[in-house]
Amino acid sequence: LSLDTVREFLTGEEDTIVFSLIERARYPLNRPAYDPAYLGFGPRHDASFAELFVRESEAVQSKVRFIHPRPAGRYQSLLEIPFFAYRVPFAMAPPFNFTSELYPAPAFVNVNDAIWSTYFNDLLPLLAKNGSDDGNYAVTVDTDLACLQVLSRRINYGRFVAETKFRGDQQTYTSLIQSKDRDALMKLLTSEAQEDVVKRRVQKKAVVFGQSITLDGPIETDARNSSQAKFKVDPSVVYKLYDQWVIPLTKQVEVEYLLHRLD
Ligand SMILES: C=C(O[C@@H]1C=C(C(=O)O)C=C[C@H]1O)C(=O)O
Repeated sequence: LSLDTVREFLTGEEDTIVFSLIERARYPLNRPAYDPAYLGFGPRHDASFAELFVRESEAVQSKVRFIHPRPAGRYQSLLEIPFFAYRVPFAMAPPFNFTSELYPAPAFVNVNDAIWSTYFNDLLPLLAKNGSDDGNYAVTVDTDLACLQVLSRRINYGRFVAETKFRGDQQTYTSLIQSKDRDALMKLLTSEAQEDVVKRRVQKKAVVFGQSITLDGPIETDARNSSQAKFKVDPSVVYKLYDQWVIPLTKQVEVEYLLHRLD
């Protein structure tokens, strides 16, 4: 682990995030998929179609270990943390590739609950075409699952970022951890210059990846043709996603991890 390899990983995740958002943006909002009342199994049934879909998908993805002699379930990897851990019996067992990269006590620190509510309440309304419903709920929610999984992986990777930064300056971090000084920890792990690079780069990726391609090349945004000229996902929404949610939540993971780094 070095700051360079950590940043390289986060840069790669940007591509997956932008492509996942582009996929979700192809579908209408399909609101009933997110409304627990839609399934209508009675008053005690309070899960939406989307929640059931994610829960069952995670259960299947964790089960690969049962059909292969070597453990290979999705959550054997420390990079992957399920949203519904209680449905994933082996998630918290020592993973296949449990290495010394993370300190054991805070190895499973995560903000999946916050990612879940932010995604559905804040991001999805900005992303999906409003007002229509094509009934294609499984296909639509499958693209939500892809967004949720990569956002979770990127944001909870803050554990690895924090471990790297801790090792880089053990003395200063140790004294701030001992005095439980959240604000000072937050300040120390923040690099505003780096955040600025990240935000401007993802916005640019949304511009480049979100163009329509023809045999003559990409159709560019063009004032003469403004009704047609648009990107598959709004670059300013991607900037905002990182500015308001992805980076702050990553740093929240970093602080939580550090607070338990000496346990
Ligand atoms: C990930 C890092 O740590 C912090 C979090 C960042 C992020 O989530 O992109 C960027 C800069 C830092 O404030 C880093 O320094 O690269």
